[in-house]
Amino acid sequence: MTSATKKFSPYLHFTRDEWAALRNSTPLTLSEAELGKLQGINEHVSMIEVTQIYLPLARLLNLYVDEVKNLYEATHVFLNTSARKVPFIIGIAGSVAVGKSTTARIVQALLERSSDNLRVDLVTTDGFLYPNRILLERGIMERKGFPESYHINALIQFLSDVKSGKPKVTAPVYSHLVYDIVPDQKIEVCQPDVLILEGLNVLQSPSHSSSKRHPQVFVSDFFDFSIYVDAKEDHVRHWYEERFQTLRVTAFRQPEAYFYRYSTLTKEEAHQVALDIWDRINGENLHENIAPTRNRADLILRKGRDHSVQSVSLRKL
Ligand SMILES: Nc1ncnc2c1ncn2[C@@H]1O[C@H](COP(=O)(O)OP(=O)(O)O)[C@@H](O)[C@H]1O
Ligand SMILES: CC(C)(COP(=O)(O)O)[C@@H](O)C(=O)NCCC(=O)O
Repeated sequence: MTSATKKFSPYLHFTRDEWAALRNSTPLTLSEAELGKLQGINEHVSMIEVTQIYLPLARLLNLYVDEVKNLYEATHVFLNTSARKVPFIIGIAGSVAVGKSTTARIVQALLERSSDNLRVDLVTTDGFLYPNRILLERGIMERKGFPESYHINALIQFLSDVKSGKPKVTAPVYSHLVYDIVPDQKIEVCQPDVLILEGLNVLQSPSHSSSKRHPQVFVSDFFDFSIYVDAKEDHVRHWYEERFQTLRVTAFRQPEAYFYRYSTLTKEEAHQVALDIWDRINGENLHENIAPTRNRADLILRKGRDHSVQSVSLRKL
């Protein structure tokens, strides 16, 4: 990045080492039990990564949670009204297979262990995909993850209910195993301190979307903080294939799996199928709808080939 580009960038840029140093000002340590819990999230996540990248991030988020709460209370003092408990909402965006859900679960675990003992709920936007029946009816079964595949008004209603301090709000549930919405199953969100909403398209606005069906309110309007998980497409495509190969010999073998037929593929056949799905669906969605939203995020984590974060950008206030 040239010095002129840096000067006018809306972001502060940190190398990995500069970012890691930001936690030095506040000593943060993890107990053995907490380390165990984090390893349970994803056995491949290294503890060096948690310490150097995610602990500074959790510290930043803790500070923001406190400040937003103070601001909210100040508004109620001004209005002479009583404040309801309203969750701080964090949006996590990025490509399929870039590591959104791993990032979300690490952030959740670290915030929960913070000195404030925060209660942190996690919701993924796949619950707001239309059921396969509707996707089939509309001829968009091959467009899962594209803007038109989501019941966006239901998602906005959900966020609006959460942000208005409703005591109990529910979200629908998607199963990757059956590749469809699970009827009658719901996640309950009961006024947590923090809600993390993770999904491909959470930062989309009309100018970023290929869809012509736009609501007037955007998902990101409800965020107090947003994170975009970024990596070169070559890496993400490779991670997508790696995950597909793992699923081929694990989850896809279950008879109820929608993709049971993939469990009988050879490794080489699976390689071709995964890359074909990537190129036709997830790669196209990344180019058209997801990558263009990157610069709307408050924080961008850039990951290298081995999943380690190489640099971080934080939006200047
Ligand atoms: N920080 C990380 N360290 C090691 N592996 C990771 C990390 N984040 C994600 N992965 C791996 O990359 C793949 C995609 O991650 P996942 O969190 O499921 O992505 P997404 O939710 O964006 O689809 C998974 O196989 C996961 O185990
Ligand atoms: C379910 C998804 C659309 C992700 O949804 P999200 O949680 O980001 O809203 C995606 O993982 C997916 O299944 N895409 C369809 C193509 C594929 O099978 O990879």
